Amino acid sequence: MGDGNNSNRGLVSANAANRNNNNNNGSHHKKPEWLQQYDLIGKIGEGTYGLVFLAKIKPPSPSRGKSIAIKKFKQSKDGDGVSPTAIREIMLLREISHENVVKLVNVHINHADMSLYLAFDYAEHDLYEIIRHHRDKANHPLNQYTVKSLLWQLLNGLNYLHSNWIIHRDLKPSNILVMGEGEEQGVVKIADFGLARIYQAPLKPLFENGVVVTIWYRAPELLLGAKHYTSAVDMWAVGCIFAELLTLKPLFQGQEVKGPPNPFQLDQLDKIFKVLGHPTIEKWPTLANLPNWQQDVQHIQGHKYDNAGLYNVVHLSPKSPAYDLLSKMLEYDPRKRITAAQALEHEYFRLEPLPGYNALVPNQPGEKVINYPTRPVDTTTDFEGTTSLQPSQTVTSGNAVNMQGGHMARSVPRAMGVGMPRMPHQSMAAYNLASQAGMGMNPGGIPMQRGVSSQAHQQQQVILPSRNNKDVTEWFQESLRLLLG
Ligand SMILES: Nc1ncnc2c1ncn2[C@@H]1O[C@H](COP(=O)(O)OP(=O)(O)OP(=O)(O)O)[C@@H](O)[C@H]1O
Repeated sequence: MGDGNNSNRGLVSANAANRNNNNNNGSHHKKPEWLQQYDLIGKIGEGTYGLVFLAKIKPPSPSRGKSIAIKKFKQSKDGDGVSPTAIREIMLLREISHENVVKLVNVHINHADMSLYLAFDYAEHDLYEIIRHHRDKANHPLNQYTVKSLLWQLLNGLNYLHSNWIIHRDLKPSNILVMGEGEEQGVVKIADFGLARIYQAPLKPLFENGVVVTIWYRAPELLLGAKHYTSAVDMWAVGCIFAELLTLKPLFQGQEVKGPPNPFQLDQLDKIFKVLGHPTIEKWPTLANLPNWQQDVQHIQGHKYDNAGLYNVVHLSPKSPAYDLLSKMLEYDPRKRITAAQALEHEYFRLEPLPGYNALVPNQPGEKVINYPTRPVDTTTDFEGTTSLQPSQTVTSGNAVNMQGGHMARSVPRAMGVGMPRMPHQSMAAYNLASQAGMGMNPGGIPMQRGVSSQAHQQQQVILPSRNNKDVTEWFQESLRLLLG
């Protein structure tokens, strides 16, 4: 399948070239040299750690015209250049290579201010936007094939991460990307490893890290004050996302307590207990050891909940394989919660419709093709975050939007292609086995550990001696200088 943006490339390049010339002639800073290899299109998003931009690779690179998402990291608070968060992310990402995990294609550093830019493969869609489109625009649910394929690929990427001792810790629909037109159309890519840590790294509870993550996908053990993460926290999030794919509504939509970061989110727990019932010591023996279970006897232990029944909320028969899998992901006791490897083997994935490679093709021949919207691009913001590009320009990429009085307007949605072959379940299982058996090396040639997640969730117990963040920053900056010249 061809790249639908081919016909627009010349125009995009010309526009971007004009823009660069204009900026260079004007009062703006000189663009860093590494940026010359890209046409910067504009800003596509903003997260906790910085801004995300859309760019295209320029000739003479063999990848010319390819879309890239460049994540610019904010400076750390003490202004000492590349932040520890970025360092962790980059070290991790450089070793990761899997078809369901977003690929880091380049690392750039601005020597002037030591700011860091990571260039990832660009994905046109994410589950947040896909769900929103079905709920607010299309007014119909995702088809069963799409739900199953998205879930299978998400679990496949997660199994790879967990097998390599990586816990994502912030899985949510906007972090689960789906490729648009091209060879990988409809393929899931797990993104945003800003919060991920290698298992052996020293652990800090969420509140000590000062990190605020969306609470809707947060596992109950974390809400009750658990000090250690396990890969089971990601499986809880996958359960919440599975339910959201089925109903188009977040499953547990708690109100976050404002103020300093606080792991104890009573309203979120309340939302969970209302659907799943109250957790009990019989079913979850280590519950009694959790700090917030002990401390908040009145609210947490005292309140009686009428179990609404998960199957009612997600409209599934309690006997269906889909319900069985979902309830195993939403098991209270993290030690009993299903692992990604076990979930991939679940009966749900062996029944028709079988999961496939392109999750976005229609379920049945003749079924309506869904035009998912492309990402809006703010062409007024450049890498400095504030500098105005040419506001009147019209970027006619499939990814960009026309500027209309400074507001963003979505480009015309493109049709999803049909007819991408679906991967038969046997080949997926075979692929999966090969991947679990540790075939292949990551790009850096570093053999990675595999095959641990078919057992129970790993506890983070090994605490290795470590440099402090400042040391790591200095060491890493030095390494980057040597690496990047
Ligand atoms: N590789 C990519 N391709 C296309 N869009 C991306 C890519 N990576 C991130 N995005 C999009 O950019 C936006 C910001 O992403 P980012 O990961 O920085 O923050 P977030 O996930 O929205 O929030 P937070 O960082 O607070 O968890 C999101 O809409 C995300 O879907």
